[in-house]
Amino acid sequence: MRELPVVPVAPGVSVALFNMLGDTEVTEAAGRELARRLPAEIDVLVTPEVKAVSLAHVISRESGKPYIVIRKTQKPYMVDPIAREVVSITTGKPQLLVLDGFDVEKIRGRKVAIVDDVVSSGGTLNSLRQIIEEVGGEVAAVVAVFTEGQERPEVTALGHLPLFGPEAEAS
Ligand SMILES: Nc1ncnc2[nH]cnc12
Repeated sequence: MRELPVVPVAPGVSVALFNMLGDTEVTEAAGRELARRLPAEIDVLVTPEVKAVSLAHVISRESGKPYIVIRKTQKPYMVDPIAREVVSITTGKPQLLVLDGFDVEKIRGRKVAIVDDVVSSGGTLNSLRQIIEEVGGEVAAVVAVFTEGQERPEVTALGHLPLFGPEAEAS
């Protein structure tokens, strides 16, 4: 059991903050369950840094499928990186998603599962999808611990979180 604190992330919007980082028990339990639900046809997992990386690690270990991390900053050692801007609900600021060109061949022509902790506005998901499709991968599944706000039937999730309105901000 975990209590999720309700925290404001934007004017008039609060979220029940789910942070798996450092929570071995939740990461392991969620990863095992999502690995069980992963379609057999999936070749490779793709996850954005940073909160979902340990989750992708567990799903990878359980399923035997490799995972690729999409970074939030471009690194000097990256070869021909592919980048997209995204506005995240939790930061409210534009941020980058960057695929190292070194990883392109692991995605091209493959069936990809996107792994994330929470799928909320769908901004990160859309940008990840664009990057994966640009390099010739097919997004065949999206797995997350939670969906949030609107219903997302295309996402395999273990639960759903509400978004909170202005009345939650004062508490
Ligand atoms: N409730 C939430 N907890 C953690 N990260 C999030 N990103 C979007 N919604 C979130």
